[in-house]
Amino acid sequence: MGQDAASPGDQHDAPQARRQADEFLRALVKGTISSTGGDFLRELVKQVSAALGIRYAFVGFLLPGARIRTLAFWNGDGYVDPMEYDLEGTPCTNVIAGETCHYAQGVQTLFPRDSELVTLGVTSYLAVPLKDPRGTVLGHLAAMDTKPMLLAPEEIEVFQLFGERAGVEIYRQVMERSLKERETTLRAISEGTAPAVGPDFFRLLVKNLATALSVTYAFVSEFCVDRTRVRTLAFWAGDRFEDNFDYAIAGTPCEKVLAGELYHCADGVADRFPHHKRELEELGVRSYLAIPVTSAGGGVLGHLAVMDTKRMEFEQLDHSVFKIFGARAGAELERMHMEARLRENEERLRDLFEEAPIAYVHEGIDTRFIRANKTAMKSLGITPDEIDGTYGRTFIPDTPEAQRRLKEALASIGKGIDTSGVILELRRKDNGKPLWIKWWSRPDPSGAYTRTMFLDITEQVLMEQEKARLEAANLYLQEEIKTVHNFEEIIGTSPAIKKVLQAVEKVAATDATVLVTGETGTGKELIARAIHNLSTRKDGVLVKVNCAAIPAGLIESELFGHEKGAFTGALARKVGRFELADKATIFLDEVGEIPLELQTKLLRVLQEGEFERLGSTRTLKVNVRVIAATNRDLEKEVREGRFRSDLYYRLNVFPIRSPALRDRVQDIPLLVSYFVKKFSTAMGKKIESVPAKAMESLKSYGWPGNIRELEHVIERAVILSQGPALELGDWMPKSATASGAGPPATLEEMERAHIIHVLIQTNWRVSGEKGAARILGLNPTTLEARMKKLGIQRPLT
Ligand SMILES: Nc1ncnc2c1ncn2[C@@H]1O[C@H](COP(=O)(O)OP(=O)(O)OP(=O)(O)O)[C@@H](O)[C@H]1O
Repeated sequence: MGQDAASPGDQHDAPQARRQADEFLRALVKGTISSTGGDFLRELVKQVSAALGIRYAFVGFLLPGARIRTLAFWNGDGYVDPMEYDLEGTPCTNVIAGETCHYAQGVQTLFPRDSELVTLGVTSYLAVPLKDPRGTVLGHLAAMDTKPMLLAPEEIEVFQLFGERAGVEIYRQVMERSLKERETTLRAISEGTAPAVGPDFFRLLVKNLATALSVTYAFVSEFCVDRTRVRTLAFWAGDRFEDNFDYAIAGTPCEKVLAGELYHCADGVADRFPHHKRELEELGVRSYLAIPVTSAGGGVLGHLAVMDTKRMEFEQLDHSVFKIFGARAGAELERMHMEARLRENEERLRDLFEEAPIAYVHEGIDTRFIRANKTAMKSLGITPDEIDGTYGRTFIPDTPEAQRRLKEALASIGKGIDTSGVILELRRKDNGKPLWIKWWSRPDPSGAYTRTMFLDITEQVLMEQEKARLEAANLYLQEEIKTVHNFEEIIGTSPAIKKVLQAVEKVAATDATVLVTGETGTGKELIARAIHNLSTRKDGVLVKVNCAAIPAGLIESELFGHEKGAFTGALARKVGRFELADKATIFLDEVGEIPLELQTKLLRVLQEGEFERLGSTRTLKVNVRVIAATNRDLEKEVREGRFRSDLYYRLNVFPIRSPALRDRVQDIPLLVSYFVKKFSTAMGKKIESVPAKAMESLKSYGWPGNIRELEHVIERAVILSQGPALELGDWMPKSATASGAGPPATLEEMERAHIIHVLIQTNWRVSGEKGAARILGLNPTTLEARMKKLGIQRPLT
């Protein structure tokens, strides 16, 4: 009980007081029973005035800033409009502090600063605080009179009772209003921010929050990486957005919030944070309220804050609104982070996909390309524009082997099997060049496409093929080495051979096809080798094919090679002679023997340098110089339809005729001594001379087998010779008549050949019944004279 300026204690008549109090109570109950809310308060003040017989009664409501607003005011005649006043200096101050105050009289003296008391002519005062259920003072119920107010304690108790009742009523009204306000605020903010995401959401959030809560500043922040700073996501400054900025949180009001607590400072915030006083004052900030913005897991991500240039009561800004929007901001921030991470991941994946050194392709089930990375495009020879509309299967060439592999591979995808490193042969799109890949493919879990990955192993395969080619070349050379070769020079000084040598020199440097014709054993191969050795290809192999020596059915595979399984008996891939001779020279001996059906293929190699292996459709390209040789009359062959004319003309670009030995008799001595030396050295014999007679018979012989025959004759002679002089032995009879390989050049030659032929038949007997002279119809002396003239001598045996 407050000060009682005039305690009625001594005159207290208890039964009388009780009665009066009962009456007072009854009057109040009766007067207010049917009213609630604002009406209740109005009725109450009226009834208080009437029942106590006093002039004034009112209900005051405590406002922020220690002010009171009257909610109902009775002045004895009627109600006064609501008004506000400062508590300070008034008798209400102590009531608001929680006490019941009764000043029976002299109240103006007690509260001299309260001029209103004077204006109203108030002498006495009675008031009780009005409290909410938690005991917080919401306002007061006061009674004032212009005369002393003598009341018994019982009457004051009744007054207090109604004070409690009024407190409940006010509390209910306050709650109702704040609920309504909260709802409006919530709706305003949530409606204002609903359609937005990302940075727009934060901008709308702070703007709407500031508007709904009637504060100047609102902002939302997130931690910078090191968590000692935050960066604003949106900052509303009363009438505009400020650019986002970051700041160190140490020593700021935000520090507490970012540690995870709600922080509220109703006033004087600048003084509490001396390090930031200036900035806060510059903004005119007096009050501050903020909550942490948290993730779903509870981690602090940043904060949501409002600041005002006036005092900001806690109740005014129902912090549950704040919490809701803090949570919403947290969710949005997390969503943004997630989105950023996803984007980053996607970018990283895309980069990985795009830049990976391994080729990646996504294909539809029908092999239509969906995506392909750079490596894939490079290997396949396609550009980014070509991805769409390209089908994977079109890269596979139409060879049985490649198609079989593809079929197997595709079947495995259909079954959902992860193919592991199938090797496929493809063709590049841009230049049709072969491409070998090691291929992995698996269906995407969605089943909509397959994810294919491949390694370009073309280089490896080409290297392996080259290795195989080189191995084959080696093998060939080893075989060649086994067969004795004449790498010797071409012996001869005759005009005929000189002509040949000139031609060889002339044509060697070019890549022209050369056709060497001539009888057997005239040195056609030697000419071919000479051309090769003088050419720029001399470091490569001269690959020889004797077309007459290979069964017709095998010539194709021998020349062009064959694929695995191309025909029965061919187990592995065979590298053909043309491949072996790539960048070098091929010598097609006895080219006239090539079957007609193969001549077309040969013509194509000559013209384009292209061919296919037997059993393959893949075109191989080679750079081969062709030297062909024949002892046949190819023109005749063409005429008789056994040789294609186009091939003949193509081969006959540069013909060289290898002269028959009998057409260069003057070379015989040179050749003889060359062979004598060669064989005697080889046999460890010392043969120093060739008797003139022997030489004469060699010179007079027709040499149907040409130099090869001469070589054999000399070899045999060297074997037979006992002493230092070459002994020819008995060689003529068998071959003297065999000079029909080509027509003798002169009559003299023919005469000599014929005489020798007959002499061999008569075993060199000239005269007599069985003598040669008789057969020839000549006188023996005439014959002897002719023989001497023609240099015919009986060979030594
Ligand atoms: N001018 C020459 N000088 C030295 N030796 C030669 C000469 N011409 C050919 N020979 C030798 O004669 C032999 C036969 O020569 P080659 O094999 O070149 O003849 P060819 O015309 O190719 O025979 P064919 O038509 O039977 O294949 C070889 O041992 C070769 O060394």
